[in-house]
Amino acid sequence: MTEALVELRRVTINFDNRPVVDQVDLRVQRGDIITIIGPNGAGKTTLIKAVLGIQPISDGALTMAQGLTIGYVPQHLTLESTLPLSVKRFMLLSGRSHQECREALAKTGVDHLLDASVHHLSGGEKQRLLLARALARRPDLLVLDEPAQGVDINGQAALYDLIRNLRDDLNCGVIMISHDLHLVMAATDKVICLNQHVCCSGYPADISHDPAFIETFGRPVAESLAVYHHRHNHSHDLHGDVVSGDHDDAHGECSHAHH
Ligand SMILES: Nc1ncnc2c1ncn2[C@@H]1O[C@H](COP(=O)(O)OP(=O)(O)OP(=O)(O)O)[C@@H](O)[C@H]1O
Repeated sequence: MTEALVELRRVTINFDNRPVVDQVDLRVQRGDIITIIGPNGAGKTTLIKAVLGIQPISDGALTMAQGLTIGYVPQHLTLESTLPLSVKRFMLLSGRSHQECREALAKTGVDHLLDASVHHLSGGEKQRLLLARALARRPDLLVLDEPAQGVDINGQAALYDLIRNLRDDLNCGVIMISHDLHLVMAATDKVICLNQHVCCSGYPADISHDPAFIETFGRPVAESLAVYHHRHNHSHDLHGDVVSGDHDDAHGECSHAHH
């Protein structure tokens, strides 16, 4: 089996003797794009912090590949607004060379903003800048905490495309948190639905039918997500079991509604 970049085995993290992350298994390899979804307070950020090595674990085991370089993209860029700071200066603060910084900015499509003030960037430009800073480290693993926050819907789709391209380019692994279920379902490889423990995990097409997913997010959400994966020739009942055998149409798309 390919070596894991990071592997968690039955990891538990307690706060005040309460498990916030409960016996979670997770394995990220090169080429993976894994998205963690789950309700507020489900333990997503805590889990990501454990992967980053900044959150001690209470139980279980966490192993990282030797010499692993992680690029981290936080939710927001928080900077002292009175401090004048250009994009170039911000990038150079990462300690990488001018050339590496320029290349990283070009990869995320914001190299034309080199001399702009970081305070004047739009939400989408800021996210691309943060991504560029993470890339400048040439990471083996990219960790993103809600990368599409504050980005409009077209910008979000473009950002997910970019993340996929960067994964191909760098041959890195990607693990991210997202609240945008529609985008996740349309654009991610593998999803982990977390609610302290792993409720369900797998490919988007499969987990939107998983009873644990339906219980966590509700039937209307699950139904609205099924629209992205109309390649089934069957329906599921409440328990996720197959209940009918409708046939595909000429395009291989399904010919029924999901209930
Ligand atoms: N350092 C801490 N000490 C005590 N409790 C904490 C600490 N950090 C997080 N928690 C609690 O752990 C739980 C999970 O928090 P976490 O931030 O991991 O959730 P999340 O899934 O990322 O939520 P959201 O979607 O709202 O960002 C919450 O109840 C939170 O209050």
